[in-house]
Amino acid sequence: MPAIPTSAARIQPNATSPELIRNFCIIAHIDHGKSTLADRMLQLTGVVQARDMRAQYLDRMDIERERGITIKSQAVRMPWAVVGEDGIETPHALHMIDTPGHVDFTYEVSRSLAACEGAVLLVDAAQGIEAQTLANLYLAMENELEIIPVLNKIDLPAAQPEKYAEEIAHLVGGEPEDVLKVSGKTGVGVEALLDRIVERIPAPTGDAGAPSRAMIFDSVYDTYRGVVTYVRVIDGSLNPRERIAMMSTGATHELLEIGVHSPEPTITKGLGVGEVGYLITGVKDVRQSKVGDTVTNQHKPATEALEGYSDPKPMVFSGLYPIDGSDYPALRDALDKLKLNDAALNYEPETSVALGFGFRVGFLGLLHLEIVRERLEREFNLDLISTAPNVIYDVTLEDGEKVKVTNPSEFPTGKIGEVREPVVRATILTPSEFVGTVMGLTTERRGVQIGMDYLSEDRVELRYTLPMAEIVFDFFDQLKSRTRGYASLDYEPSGDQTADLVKVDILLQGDQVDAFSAIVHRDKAYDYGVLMTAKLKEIIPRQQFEVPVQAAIGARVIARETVRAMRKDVLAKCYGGDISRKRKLLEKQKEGKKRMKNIGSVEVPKDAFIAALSSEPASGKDKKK
Ligand SMILES: Nc1nc2c(ncn2[C@@H]2O[C@H](COP(=O)(O)OP(=O)(O)OP(=O)(O)O)[C@@H](O)[C@H]2O)c(=O)[nH]1
Repeated sequence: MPAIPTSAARIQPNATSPELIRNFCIIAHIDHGKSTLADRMLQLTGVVQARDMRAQYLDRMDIERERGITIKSQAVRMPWAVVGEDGIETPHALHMIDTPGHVDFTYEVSRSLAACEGAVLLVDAAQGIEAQTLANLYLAMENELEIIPVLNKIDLPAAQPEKYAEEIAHLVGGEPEDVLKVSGKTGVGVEALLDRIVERIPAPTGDAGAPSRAMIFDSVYDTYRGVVTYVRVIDGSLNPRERIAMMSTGATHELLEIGVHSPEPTITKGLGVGEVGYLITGVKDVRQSKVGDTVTNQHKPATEALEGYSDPKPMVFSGLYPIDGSDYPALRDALDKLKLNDAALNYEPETSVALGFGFRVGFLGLLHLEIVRERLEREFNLDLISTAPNVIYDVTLEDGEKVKVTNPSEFPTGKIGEVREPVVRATILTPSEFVGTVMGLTTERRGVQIGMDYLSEDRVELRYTLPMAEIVFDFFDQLKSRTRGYASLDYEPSGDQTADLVKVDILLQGDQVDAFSAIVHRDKAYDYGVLMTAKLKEIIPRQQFEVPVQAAIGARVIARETVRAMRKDVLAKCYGGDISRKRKLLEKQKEGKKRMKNIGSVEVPKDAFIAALSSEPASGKDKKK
């Protein structure tokens, strides 16, 4: 994260009156160009000078910039003056909240939406509507936002603005001519879009005289400034040096700094109704500044808190272990710090025979997992290993006892009555020529089709229920490669279902290696066993004795490989010579091997486990999205 000055550079005048404020976000399918458009807006409104401009200005995390994706939402204030019919310029303050586009981060999108009155629905003019365009649009509609449909990338030769304007108009209502056409890259049409935002998006409303209430929609830990809390003021105002209270916990703090990002932090004399800005209270723990909480004045508190957001639920679990065991406390501290920034991150300590001390961490999805891991490694200098990810299972034993399983090692060994697995409702948009391909893939992944609609004559929307375990891993990759990149996917959790699942254990010389146990569908257990044993056979160094590598369901072995014993060449120094001496040496070696076999378990260097876990897991399901 780049250094941010501890105190902001400029002081802005007091709160802007609500009629002159517009709060909006940009929603789009991934890669349709949100960040690029945001960059152009920053430039056109003059808050970032051309010479200071860098691509994806708002994406502060290195990972975001490298991968070209937005993870954390950012709120930024931009001035924009519109000229009325009378020729008079009226300056407005636009607050733009950038939102992430990846399905893992839908949760962050919905929080951002709740802080806005309107949304720019951005669609790539060469791609048309995609699965997340729909998902985000529905979220915006649920939040009753004013939608401004916009086609982006009209500079591309492959752009088909007329065709897609019709598709969008059909979807959001209105006429195709109403769909604005812009290029975030060249800047064409962006001024008209800023004007349209002022014209169409309603100004925020709230009671300026009421006790203050502000919604926390994000909370970020900054090494230099402590916790920076992003708020949207609903009623009243927040002012420097006043004492504030968090309504859910009752905790009180002094407001040390209050301001807006424009896009660098800029101190203001306060925040009034409808304004979006940041607060600094000196707290060091984001949990004291909880997203969804309401901030009020300690001495003149509001009586009713604003409706908060529900906590995000982790969907995918994985064990994270430091490669160097002595880094365990550092890993714990690093997770604590990341948690400050990432409400969706959950973790608790766990130990593994193979990997030592570590944490079982819950994530929103695989991309979230990768990003957290990468941040831990990069920002905190940790070398980590993660175990194969799994979802949560609800297991009911025959005696009625219920167990929640987030780790294969917790899978009960007793008589199991029922196992329930989480399912998702998936929406796949594909050109019609790939419908058969998509159906093939979803069938392999135990999907059940629940609907199919033609959006236009060559684009189809398919809806499925799919086990989450089948979708969170390489489903997206498969979908993309089998449809030559044309299909798009969005999904949301949709309850659970019973499933015939079993735990497959991996045994080395009869001893279970916990890090490799997996919960898989019974039909796929054999494949998992064969792949995993074959892989371990390659990785485990030869020992003085033979090592069986087995995959087993309970006591039943379903696959086996053998790591052959090292055969020390005891005859190396016996050139020619006496045959009986050679035989004697070989006999002696045989005795030695027998003894070794009897000694304890196999010595496997940790590196081998690490290699086995970090290369593509045997299920082949650990690919990136
Ligand atoms: N030709 C052209 N390319 C564009 C335009 N806008 C964006 N791009 C390109 O499209 C790609 C994706 O743009 P981003 O702005 O990173 O997309 P995004 O929607 O912010 O992506 P996420 O933050 O990951 O959701 C980049 O390679 C951009 O350079 C445009 O108007 N014209």
